[in-house]
Amino acid sequence: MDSKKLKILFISSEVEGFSKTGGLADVAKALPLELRNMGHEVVIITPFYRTIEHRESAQQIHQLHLKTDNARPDIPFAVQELSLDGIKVLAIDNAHYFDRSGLYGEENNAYADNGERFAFFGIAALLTSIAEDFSPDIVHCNDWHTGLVPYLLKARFHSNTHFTDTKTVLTSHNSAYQGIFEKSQLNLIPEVSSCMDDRVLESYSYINFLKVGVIYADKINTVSPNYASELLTTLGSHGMSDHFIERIHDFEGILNGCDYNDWSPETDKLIPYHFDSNDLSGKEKCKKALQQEVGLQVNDTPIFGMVCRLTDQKGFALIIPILERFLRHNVQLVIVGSGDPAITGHLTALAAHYSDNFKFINGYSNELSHLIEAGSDFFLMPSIFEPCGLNQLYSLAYGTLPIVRAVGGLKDTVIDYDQDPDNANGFMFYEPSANELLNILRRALLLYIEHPEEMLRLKTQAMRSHFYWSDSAKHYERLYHSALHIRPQWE
Ligand SMILES: Nc1ncnc2c1ncn2[C@@H]1O[C@H](COP(=O)(O)OP(=O)(O)O[C@H]2O[C@H](CO)[C@@H](O)[C@H](O)[C@H]2O)[C@@H](O)[C@H]1O
Repeated sequence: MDSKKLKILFISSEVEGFSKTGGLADVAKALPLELRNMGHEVVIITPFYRTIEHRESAQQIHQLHLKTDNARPDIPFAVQELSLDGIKVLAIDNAHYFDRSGLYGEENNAYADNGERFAFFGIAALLTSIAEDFSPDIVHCNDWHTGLVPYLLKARFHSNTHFTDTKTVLTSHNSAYQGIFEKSQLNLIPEVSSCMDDRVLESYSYINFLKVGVIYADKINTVSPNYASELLTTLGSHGMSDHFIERIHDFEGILNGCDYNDWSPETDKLIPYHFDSNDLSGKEKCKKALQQEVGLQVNDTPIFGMVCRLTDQKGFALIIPILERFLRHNVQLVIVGSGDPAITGHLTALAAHYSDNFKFINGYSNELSHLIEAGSDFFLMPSIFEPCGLNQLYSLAYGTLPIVRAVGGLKDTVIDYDQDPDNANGFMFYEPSANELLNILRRALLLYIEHPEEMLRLKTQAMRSHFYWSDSAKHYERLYHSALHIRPQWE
């Protein structure tokens, strides 16, 4: 048994508690904490965005710079130290790149220089590791933002003794976002562009950050086994299947977990009443609190909730066509989300028309997302694709039955009532069709109206399905060890 504790440099463009636009942030907090609890030494590197939380407590610990060509001045950056429950968080501080109102863009328009920004971030993260004298066993990269890092380690730092024994793991949380930019953006970061070769640059005028990561990382994973198998198909891979197939022996799916420190109805500080699977009376009170909070009538009407980034991925092309027919039933619906202006426009118009039973909150609210998870009867996630999905896991924890499409990680975590009533914890449909969605919403509604005792059994069962981060972290540990060709300690 090998009990080697690893030094892990975890690089992520979002970390819950500091910056967040979606599920990447949740993982970049929960996984490092779990790895640390297993005894590994973890350092997180992330950008020092203008909106980063706890900015005031940051300590500047390094002042570094990237070399450029002779024509332009070097690019300076500072490293700010923060802490995530005792884990060192090193935030890369360069005002030109990160002192902006958005993380990746404003008003749903991506910043034009995102390629340059995240090429800078990748190399700055590695230089920070050197300045910090933290010589990692594993550099764990996340999503396209860090896709160049595995290549940079091989091409730019191969003879640097700091990284002699370092291996890389790349986690793709969403392979639809690939980071495709004009190659010319890299020219502004000569420390990156000077070590690019033809295999990376190909013959096109664009560079695909995620693809570079998939080609050069020592091990690759995505966030559920089912999405991993989808990424090996033409239909489910967002055009990336050839590259995942090429790496099939180094590629796997590791299911995300649910961070029960933040998402437990027994202890959640953001909900007004607590409850557990033996006594759901607190959930009934949370439902009333939710209705009151969003301005719905306080009564026993079944309430459907949804919290997400407003993107096509989340299934709005299925929801919007049937929303009016659905809202004519005796139901209440709350959606909180922000993003695509076309989706925002549709939801705003429908919410104005059906103001009695549909509330759309256009924005981002952590507090409301917790109240929706706690107070809803059902949670809607009819995604077109879903690498893992976290909200269905949060829903299960709060006894809120997820209604999902059978894709990606949703299929790995939800058991449909019709298919397997004994073990069911939610509802699942298959075809990406609006009518299929309406059918399943009606099935859920029928159960609520006609079989309250079954509803209660299902809610209780949902609350007893657990997805522990400690289990996921053991899989990551095994992946790290396989990257290092070391036998995992628990075998
Ligand atoms: N308006 C809003 N207000 C408050 N909170 C909001 C919000 N919009 C989103 N959130 C929060 O952001 C997170 C979203 O996580 P998801 O995993 O469901 O989706 P996302 O597509 O962002 O993540 C990607 O990465 C994760 C992590 O690997 C994968 O699970 C997923 O499938 C993949 O698409 C949840 O914590 C949710 O509560």
